[in-house]
Amino acid sequence: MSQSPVEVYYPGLEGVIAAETAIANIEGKEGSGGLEYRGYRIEDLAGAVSYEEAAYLLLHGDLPTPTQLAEFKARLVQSRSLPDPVLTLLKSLPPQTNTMDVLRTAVSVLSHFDPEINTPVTDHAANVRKAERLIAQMPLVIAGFERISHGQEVLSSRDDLDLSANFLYAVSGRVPSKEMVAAFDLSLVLYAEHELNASTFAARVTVSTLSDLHSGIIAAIGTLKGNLHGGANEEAWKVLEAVGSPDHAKQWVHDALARKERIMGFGHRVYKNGDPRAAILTKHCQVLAEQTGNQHWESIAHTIESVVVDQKKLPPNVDWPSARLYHYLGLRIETYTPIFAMARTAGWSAHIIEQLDHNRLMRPRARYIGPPNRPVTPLNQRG
Ligand SMILES: CC(=O)SCCNC(=O)CCNC(=O)[C@H](O)C(C)(C)COP(=O)(O)OP(=O)(O)OC[C@H]1O[C@@H](n2cnc3c(N)ncnc32)[C@H](O)[C@@H]1OP(=O)(O)O
Ligand SMILES: O=C([O-])CC(=O)C(=O)O
Repeated sequence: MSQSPVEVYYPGLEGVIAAETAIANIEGKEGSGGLEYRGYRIEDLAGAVSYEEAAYLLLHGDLPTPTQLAEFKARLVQSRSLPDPVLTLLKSLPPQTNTMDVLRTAVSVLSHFDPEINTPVTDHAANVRKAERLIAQMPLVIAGFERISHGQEVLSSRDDLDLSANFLYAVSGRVPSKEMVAAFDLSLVLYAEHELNASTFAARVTVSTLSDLHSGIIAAIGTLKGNLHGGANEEAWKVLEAVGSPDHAKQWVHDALARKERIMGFGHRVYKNGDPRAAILTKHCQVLAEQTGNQHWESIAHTIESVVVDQKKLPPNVDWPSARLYHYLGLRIETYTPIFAMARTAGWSAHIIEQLDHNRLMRPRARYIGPPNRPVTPLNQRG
């Protein structure tokens, strides 16, 4: 006999299958913990496709042909500008505002200016177009606020640059080297999608009420911000800085674990034997560290890694190498989680659209554990 959902409780929904999806698979062969985007292994996609190709794959279901890719890129370039009220907003926010909060508010404002905001929420083609516009605009919000909050002018986008190169240019004002673009672009491909992680789940719950794509993305941004999820890449960099030297790693990790603290950038709800994205990105960190004279951070990172594996049996997740990769690229810490968000917009949108295409309201149950049958005492007899 099957048990009713109220009788079976899975804290944190661990192991619960809450959706069917054709977007990503993180089971791997025989549950070995691989990652696939629409049937393509992440190891085969990494380095072979650009972020634009990965985003197209997630949103449209297949890898693009050269013509489809050129048209997709042209649409992204066409959407690469922010309405004046968004720029005014960025200029009016306190410079110390958390960039994830800025992004959340900016997406909310952007929704009011989307040309198709009043289309039915289940209009598949309009949702894809809205998603494409957000993929183009979110990097501009992050780069724009980054410059404004440091007293610099917002730069116009360069139409000759692809999304990754234009983002790095829009932050720094310098056209990045091919190597820098390749490393950054790879990180976006790896961050683009990850099945039913907490932020994607939040997005799917939101639109399952027949709410709109922008509302789903806003819910996802708020969910990604937390340190147990996307916020971990900023915290991971703080770990590296706090340790400061390979000689201190063993004691630092020992002390943190003794205080029952979590080592940010380690562990994963699903991958218990290692996150394949971390393995891919680590190799690129090593190369970029050599090119940029940052090898000391690599040796600190590797020592911490072996100590955490040794003391806690926890392998690193993708947020561990991405933190230092972004540091090597000269990016400031407050952009790390927003970069994750701008990359994940492709995956979030694909899930929102999939949810709306085959919708059923998400409404689980809770087991009541409070006191039963309490008499209501009249107000004048309480206290
Ligand atoms: C892209 C991403 O979002 S990947 C995840 C990014 N998040 C982080 O890196 C934050 C650090 N990691 C963690 O907090 C966890 O590993 C999570 C939340 C990601 C997944 O954890 P879960 O599998 O749900 O395990 P849960 O939170 O139940 O912890 C199980 C045990 O492992 C410990 N543990 C898990 N991760 C860590 C960690 N990074 N450092 C120290 N201890 C840890 C917990 O303290 C707990 O110990 P206990 O049983 O003695 O209380
Ligand atoms: O899947 C998860 O729980 C978290 C994660 O790795 C991601 O969102 O990339």
